[in-house]
Amino acid sequence: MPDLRIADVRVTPIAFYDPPLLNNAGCHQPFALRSIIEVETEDGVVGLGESYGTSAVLGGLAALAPACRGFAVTDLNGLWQRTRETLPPGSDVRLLLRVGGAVEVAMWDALGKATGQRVVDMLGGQVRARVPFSAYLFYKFAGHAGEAADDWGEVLSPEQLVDEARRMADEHGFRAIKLKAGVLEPEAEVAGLEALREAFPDSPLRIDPNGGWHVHTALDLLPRLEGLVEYLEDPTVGIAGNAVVQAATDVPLATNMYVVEPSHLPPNMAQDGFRVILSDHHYWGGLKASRDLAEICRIWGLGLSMHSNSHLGISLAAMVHLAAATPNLTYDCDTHSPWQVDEVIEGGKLRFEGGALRLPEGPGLGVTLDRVALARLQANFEALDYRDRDDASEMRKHWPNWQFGRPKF
Ligand SMILES: O=C([O-])[C@@H](O)[C@@H](O)[C@H](O)[C@@H](O)C(=O)[O-]
Ligand SMILES: [Mg+2]
Repeated sequence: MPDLRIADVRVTPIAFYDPPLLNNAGCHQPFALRSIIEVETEDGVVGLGESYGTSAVLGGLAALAPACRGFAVTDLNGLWQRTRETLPPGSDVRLLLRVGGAVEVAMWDALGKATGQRVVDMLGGQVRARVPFSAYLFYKFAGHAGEAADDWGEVLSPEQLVDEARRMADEHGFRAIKLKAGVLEPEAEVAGLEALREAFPDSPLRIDPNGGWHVHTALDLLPRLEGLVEYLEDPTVGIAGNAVVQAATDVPLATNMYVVEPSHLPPNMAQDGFRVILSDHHYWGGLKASRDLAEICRIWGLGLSMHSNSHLGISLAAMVHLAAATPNLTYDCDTHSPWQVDEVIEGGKLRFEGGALRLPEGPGLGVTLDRVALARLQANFEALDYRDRDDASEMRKHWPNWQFGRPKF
C-alpha cells in the first residue's frame, strides 16, 4: 500500500510570454503570471497543479503549503479545513476556492500517480475520447508596446478577425469560434461576428464582452445576435442586469463572471440570469467541486461550458480530464492555449487534432514537469517588475486616453 501522506507542497511562481490580446479590461501584458504546485507524498510521488500567479493566490498558497504536511492526498475535507484555517479571517470565498483548488488538482494527480489510476477514472470515468475546444479569437495589437509585431499581427478589423480565425482553424481544427469582445464599439464587434459567419457558415459562434455592454445595448443588438450565436457570454453586468437581457431572448446567456462560486447559483436560478455556466476548476475549488457543479447544472437544466485564462499544459491536462469525465458538458471548451508559445510540461504543448484533445497517456493527469522549463519560467517571474495583472496600464501604452468601463458601451 503506498504511503499517501503529503510530505511537502512546493509552489513555484512563473511567468510566460503572452501576446498583446485585448479585452474589456485592457491589454494583456508581455508576461502572464502563473503558479506551479507540486504535492509530494511520503513515497516521493509528485502530483502537479497549475493556477494563478497573482500576489493574493501566491500568498494564500504560501500559507497553505506547510499546513498540508501529514494528511493524505485523498483527504479533500482536510484540505478545505486547512485552507480555511490558513487564509486570513474574512478572506473572499473566491480566493479560498482558488487557493485550495490549486492544491486539490495536484492531490488528484499524486493519488493517480501513486496508485496507477488516471484522474478521469477517479472523477467518475471517461465519457468521451476527444474533448473539443473552441477557437478563442481576440482583437490584438501587432506587438507589445515598443516591440516588433508578432506573427499574428494586428487584429482590429473584421477582415483581420477572419484571418485570425482561419489560422486557428487551419492549425488546430477548431469548429466553434469565440470572439472576445467589449473592446471596440459593439456595432463593430457584431460586424466582426457577421464576417465570421460568412467565412465559417457551419461554425457555432459566441461573443463575450465581459460585461462591457449596457443592458440597452445588449437588447438593441439581440435581433442581430439571434440566429448568429450559440450563446451570448456576459453581455452586461451582474445577474440582475443579464436577467433583463435573458428575459428578452431565447439565445442562452452564459457566464464565467457572475456565477463563479456556489452562493451565486441560487440567485441565478431565481432570476433566470444565465442558462449556461462556464465552469473553471481554478475558480470553483478544483476537480471534485467542478464535477459537483456539473451535476448541479444537470439537475437544474443549465448548460455547461468551460472557461479559460492564459495557461500552460498542466491546467490544460486537468481541463481535459475533467471534461472527459463530465457527461453534460454541452459546449466546446475555451482555451487560451493556441496563444501560448511557452510550456512547462515535458514533450511540449498538447496537440489539438480536429479541434480536440485526447487524454494524455499515463496515470494521474498524464503529464510530467519539465524542470528546465520551470526554472526558465521562474526566472522570467523573478525578473518582472509587476506582481499582478494590470491590463489597463498596458492598454494605455497603446491608447493613452483609453478608459476602463463596465458597462462601457
Ligand atoms: O484573457 C482575457 O483577456 C480574458 O478576457 C480572460 O481574462 C477572461 O477571464 C476569459 O477568457 C473570459 O471568458 O471572460
Ligand atoms: Mg467570459
